[in-house]
Amino acid sequence: MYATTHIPKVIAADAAVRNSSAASPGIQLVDLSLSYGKGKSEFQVLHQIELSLSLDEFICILGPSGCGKSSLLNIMAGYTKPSSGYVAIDGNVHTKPTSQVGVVFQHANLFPWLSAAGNVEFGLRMAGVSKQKRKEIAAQYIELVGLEAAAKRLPHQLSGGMKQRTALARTLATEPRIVLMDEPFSALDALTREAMQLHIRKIWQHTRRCFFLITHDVDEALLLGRRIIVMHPNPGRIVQDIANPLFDSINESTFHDVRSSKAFINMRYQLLSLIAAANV
Ligand SMILES: Nc1ncnc2c1ncn2[C@@H]1O[C@H](COP(=O)(O)OP(=O)(O)OP(=O)(O)O)[C@@H](O)[C@H]1O
Repeated sequence: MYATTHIPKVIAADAAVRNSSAASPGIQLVDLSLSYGKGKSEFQVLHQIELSLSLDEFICILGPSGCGKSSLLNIMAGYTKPSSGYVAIDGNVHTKPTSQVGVVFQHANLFPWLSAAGNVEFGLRMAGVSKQKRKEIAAQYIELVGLEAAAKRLPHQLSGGMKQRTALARTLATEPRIVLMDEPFSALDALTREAMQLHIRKIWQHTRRCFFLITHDVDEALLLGRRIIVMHPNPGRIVQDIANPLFDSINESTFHDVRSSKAFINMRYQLLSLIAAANV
């Protein structure tokens, strides 16, 4: 992570990034703080968040409810302006939603009148991609998420997991540099959730984009994150940045064994203790 102490807040960010090592590839969150409200009702939600992400990172953000995870994601998506600090992608300050950043939410929010394939094509249509080309690209991403057989179905004919896979394909089809996911599996039943966790690992291995996933679930973070960030609240801040030692050993055939291994149970205990320390 590059030095930031001398960098003034939002206003000077553009110049600072142009002149700094942030011109290197990747995503930098620099001295990000966020407050909501004004005057007496003002409260700080995020405090001096510093993160440097590579473009092929799978990073999970863990933290208790209200610690500012979604607020952080909203800043990264360009939906919320930070009170200070900035986000840079490949050295360019990022302040509003762009095709470089894709977002997948807890609910798939598919267009009900479009088929799964039609939903995947939608972003491409908005980007002006020709009909022939967008059909080709949509077919590739439908295949990547394993939905070929359901491509023509309308959203109400899809299961919860299928809807989320469609939403993921729709986001990936526009080829964002970073894919932000806000508890994408939390509305799914346990079995579907597990299938989705395995699936998303494969998709990440295939696409090698930066996946930034918010979760409440320690097991999910351990199964998915190559890197796990733990946040504490009041105000929201990063208290741990861990390289997951189990990440490389997890695949479809080891998934269940790793989950019941001593190393996994120890890591889970450490992470739960860290999160619980937020309430002490
Ligand atoms: N638009 C807003 N205006 C005012 N306060 C907000 C707004 N959005 C979020 N907050 C407050 O900011 C704090 C952080 O909320 P945020 O949703 O970012 O946390 P979170 O860690 O994602 O929570 P959860 O895990 O429960 O989804 C909370 O106290 C919340 O009430």
